[in-house]
Amino acid sequence: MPSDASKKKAQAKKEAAARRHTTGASPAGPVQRKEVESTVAAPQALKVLLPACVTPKQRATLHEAAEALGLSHTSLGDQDSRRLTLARGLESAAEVQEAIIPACRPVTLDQFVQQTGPLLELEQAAEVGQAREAVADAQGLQHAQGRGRVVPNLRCSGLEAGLLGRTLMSLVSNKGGGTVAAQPLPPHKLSPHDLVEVRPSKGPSEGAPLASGVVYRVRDDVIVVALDESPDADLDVPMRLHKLANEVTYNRLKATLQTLGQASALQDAPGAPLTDVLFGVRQPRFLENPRPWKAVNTGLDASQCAAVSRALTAQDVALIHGPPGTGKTTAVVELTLQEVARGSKVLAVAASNIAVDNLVERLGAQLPRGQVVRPGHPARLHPSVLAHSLEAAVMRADSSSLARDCRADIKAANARLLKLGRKDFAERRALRAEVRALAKEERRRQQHAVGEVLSRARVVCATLTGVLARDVAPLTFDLVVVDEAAQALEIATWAALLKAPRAVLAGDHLQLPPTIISDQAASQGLARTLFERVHQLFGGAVASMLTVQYRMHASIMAWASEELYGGLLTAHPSVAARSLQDLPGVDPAAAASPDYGPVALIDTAGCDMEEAGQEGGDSRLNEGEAQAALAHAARLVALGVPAADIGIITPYSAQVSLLRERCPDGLKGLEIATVDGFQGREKAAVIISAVRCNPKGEVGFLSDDRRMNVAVTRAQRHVALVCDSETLNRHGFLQRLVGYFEQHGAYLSAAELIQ
Ligand SMILES: Nc1ncnc2c1ncn2[C@@H]1O[C@H](COP(=O)(O)OP(=O)(O)OP(=O)(O)O)[C@@H](O)[C@H]1O
Repeated sequence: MPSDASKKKAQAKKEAAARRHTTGASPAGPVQRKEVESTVAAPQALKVLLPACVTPKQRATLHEAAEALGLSHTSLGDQDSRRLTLARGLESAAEVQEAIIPACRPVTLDQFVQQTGPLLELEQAAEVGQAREAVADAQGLQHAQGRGRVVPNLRCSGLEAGLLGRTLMSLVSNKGGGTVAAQPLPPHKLSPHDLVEVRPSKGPSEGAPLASGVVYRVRDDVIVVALDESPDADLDVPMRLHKLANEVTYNRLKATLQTLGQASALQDAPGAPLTDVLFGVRQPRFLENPRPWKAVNTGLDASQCAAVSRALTAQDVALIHGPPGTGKTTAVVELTLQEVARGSKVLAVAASNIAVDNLVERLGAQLPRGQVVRPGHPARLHPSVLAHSLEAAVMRADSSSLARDCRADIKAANARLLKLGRKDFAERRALRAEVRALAKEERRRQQHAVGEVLSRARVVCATLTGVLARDVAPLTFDLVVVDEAAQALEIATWAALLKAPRAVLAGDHLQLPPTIISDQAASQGLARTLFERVHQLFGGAVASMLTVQYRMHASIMAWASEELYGGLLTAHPSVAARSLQDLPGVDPAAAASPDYGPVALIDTAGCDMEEAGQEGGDSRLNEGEAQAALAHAARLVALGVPAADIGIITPYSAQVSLLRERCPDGLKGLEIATVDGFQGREKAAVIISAVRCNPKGEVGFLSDDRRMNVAVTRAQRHVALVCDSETLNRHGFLQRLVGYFEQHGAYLSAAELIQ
């Protein structure tokens, strides 16, 4: 007989799955006021007949709204006879309609525009506030260092030319006055593509910096910055790096909001018809007689083929819902190739530069040179895709060689100018005029080359806000494909969507949404993505779910599948039984121990490993747990697993810093990151450090199931959860997670590891 506890668990699981999994629901449309109104019965004991198209998530919203109003609410029946019965304290049916129905009515375009403006302002203010902290005073500077926005005590270890003519500056730790080689950098939150300023360590935080540019590469011991201009100041001094707020992005988002809010501006946008569908005014349409197609990638699985087929027939919008490792990008690439073969011009976008480069790399391998073009600052591009960059393509173009002729003439004219005496007024004036005319002609020819390259391209790949850059802004497309759509602000997604009448969004709303700095903006809806909203609005009517995953051992996958994806995932046979034992160099006999099986729980309960608050910051850390996580990593390395194949991930940035500080030389190559920073990545072995351990059972943002979903599903062969089971067991979702690890893997006490 199942125990009460396990019955409760099973029930809770079912409810969670029903709340989250809507893909299998019958084709759902927006809940329309008329449909619901007409079925409202008598007051006092109201029965609302819900249309079959109402998704489980929408039903959950109705229940939440009723709860908030203090009404009792029961739902009975199923499919098209599902009734919501509301009782107690009702004055009239009209009151119920007014109170309840808006909760499930789709947001309108006007509402979206009105709500988003202030939220963007809040977010920008929060980011600028963080950047300003650094310039306020010494304490502010220290706080900014604590937040990782300022990296102190660096020195320039080299300047080199690269990246299509830019200067690359390498900055390393100046600890010990530069006498010690390869020191790890202090903890920071700088990553490639951030805008930065280089300042002398002792100088003010305002006024002209030594240099400014874009972070090009970040390693444990070096940050490389692509400078805007070659520095003329003395670089032989200790320096610090400041991360700047990126105003350009906000301006672009605001411009998009303005277009969406002005009927006259919107009507000129090719994507205008999409607004009706995506704000629930019109149902999405699909071609009834799809054209046959032959996959370029013959290894696509059935769910990928179905998703591509559906997207090819979408006349407005389709979603590709790709749980971890299910080949979302593989499907996006196939769809793009099919569309190009049909003559479409495609805009392929993603929220992050890394994801865009991934698309460029895969599409570039399939399409002839020049057909895939990637605009954007070369420092933001992966070296492997530089050949597809707009700058490189422009340099190859014919009009560019004409522009280069102008440049040579300008140089020659300038040289003549220098040789002229002071008194040769007339000749000097004439030469200056010649230089101006030549510069104008050079710009015209360069613009022409840019236009030529972009009009010849069949696929333009850019970041969401990159599509508003000067060169790309005037272009229009037949289709926009958005990868990582569940990690993008809705307004950023619209920047791209307005450029074509059809859109396909690929993502997974059950993994982490975009990072929002302002808690207020996040809680008021800025973190809600278009992907999630459309999934909720139309469910299976527009969404195709990919169901075969190619990353994890079946036991690692099974928890996420049951907990979040309605049990629909299967592990491809090539990965279903992958284990550490199969890795070259690993001792198979030792690795046969259950400690190194697909899942393991390392429990700190009873080990006196309480969490602590970060000094000068608001993050959390746990010394004992860090020690246990590193000890387990050392055991894996001793087994023969290369350190580079192991990742320790944790929700808290202070724990990341602590782990990096404590990481011994023997674990060089081991990656330590936040869960959020590791989304999209994978490792053979992953160790999760949960950090929270307190008598009150507070779990903070561990309770976000999407974060734990990302954490667990990064692992291919082995995942170890290091946590205090007592703290986590106070929270239903985390209790089920701990229970799963306990039931399906080895159980170790942290004390065993750090004796
Ligand atoms: N049909 C397939 N057959 C074999 N391998 C596949 C197939 N589809 C995807 N893969 C492999 O699965 C891995 C993940 O694919 P891809 O990068 O397309 O997934 P994703 O869903 O975008 O990933 P993520 O979960 O990181 O967002 C890749 O190594 C890819 O080669």
